[in-house]
Amino acid sequence: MLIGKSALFFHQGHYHSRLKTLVRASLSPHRRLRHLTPRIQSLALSSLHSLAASAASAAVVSTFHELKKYSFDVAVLAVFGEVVVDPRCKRELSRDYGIVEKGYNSFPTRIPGTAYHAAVSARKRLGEIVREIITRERNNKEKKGLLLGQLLDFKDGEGGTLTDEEIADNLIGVVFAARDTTASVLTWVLKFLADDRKLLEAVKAEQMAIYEANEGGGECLTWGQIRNMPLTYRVIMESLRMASIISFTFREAVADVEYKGYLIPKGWKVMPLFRNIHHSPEFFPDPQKFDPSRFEVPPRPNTFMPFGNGSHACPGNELAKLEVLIFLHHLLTNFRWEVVGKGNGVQYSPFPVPLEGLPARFWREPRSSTPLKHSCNPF
Ligand code: HEM
Repeated sequence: MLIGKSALFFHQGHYHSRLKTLVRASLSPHRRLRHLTPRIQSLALSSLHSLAASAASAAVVSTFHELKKYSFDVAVLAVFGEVVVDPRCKRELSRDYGIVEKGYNSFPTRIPGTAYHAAVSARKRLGEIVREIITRERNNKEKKGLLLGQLLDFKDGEGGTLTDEEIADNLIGVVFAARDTTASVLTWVLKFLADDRKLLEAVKAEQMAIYEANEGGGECLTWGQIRNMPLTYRVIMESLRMASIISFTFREAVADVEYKGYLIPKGWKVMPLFRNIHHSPEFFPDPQKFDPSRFEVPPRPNTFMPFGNGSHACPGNELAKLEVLIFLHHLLTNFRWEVVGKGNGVQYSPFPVPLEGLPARFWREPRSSTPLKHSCNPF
């Protein structure tokens, strides 16, 4: 009801694989994402500017709440493209996503005044906004390779196309899958870095070397630089393991399976618990310790699955890592943050995030007197 019954998550077989091919193609790193990096950098910078602006008046913000705005903007950019969603439309989409999200884990009753009832109405409005965009873009020849364009242009072997409802459910679903997940991981990265000053300094040194090579931030990050941040990348991997934000998934045995002497009969539901695998001392010694160096060697196959595995594995994993790397570069080279309070405890909303979304203050590094660029074009 709240995502849309035609969204690919809920399907298998032919329909799922057709859609998955389109979603994957629209998010492929070399063909698509590298062209989005200048815009993602601009979004990271403007998000940091607004965060730091609030710190100027000593405001404490919920890190998760603020980062959700960034991950939402990036998702809208990757799915719809830049020109398609004007600022007013984006504000409406963001507001309605927020309401859907609140009702997503609430008791499903249609009684007016409940979170679920509000979420159903917000989902209806989201559908109307997205269908308007679809109608407008159908005849636009400049659709490029973004997901919206891919879905609109889709034709199967017999010339069949996707209905507006199928397109809308998938667009809405992909943005939904992208927003809180990425913001949650980024929030954990900031927490783990704040907890370990030595590591923070080492990651900062890696980013400062790139910053200096780019003439003190005068040049924008290049694709090659983003793909070569080994320590920062390992910190992200270790944060994904520690937080295991998608801690499990659902599957169904499609045939009788025998596993370690147990029979899982066909049709039984199976819940692989990613977090238990990620926290098993057999695969990750001293699993409660935050130690990015464990990723200096690749983990054993099927022991590290923050983005799932198999036919339903996450098609957005490269985008998620890219936007986190870009954000961290600009944060570490031009800004500082300070966690307010102990920063301990976990809250499920429904993904695990540090308690109260990690209250923190952000401010601009005093040494950076030059105005920061708001736009980037490294090509
Ligand atoms: C750090 C951020 C992210 C994490 C940890 C994450 C994790 C996951 C996981 C574990 C699954 C598989 C669920 C299952 O097997 O049942 C999944 C599926 C999915 N994710 Fe992500 N994801 C992230 C970001 C994104 C982004 C940025 C996008 C899109 C732009 C995205 C789009 C999707 C979609 C469409 C699926 C469904 C795939 C299918 O059913 O075939 N995700 N994600």
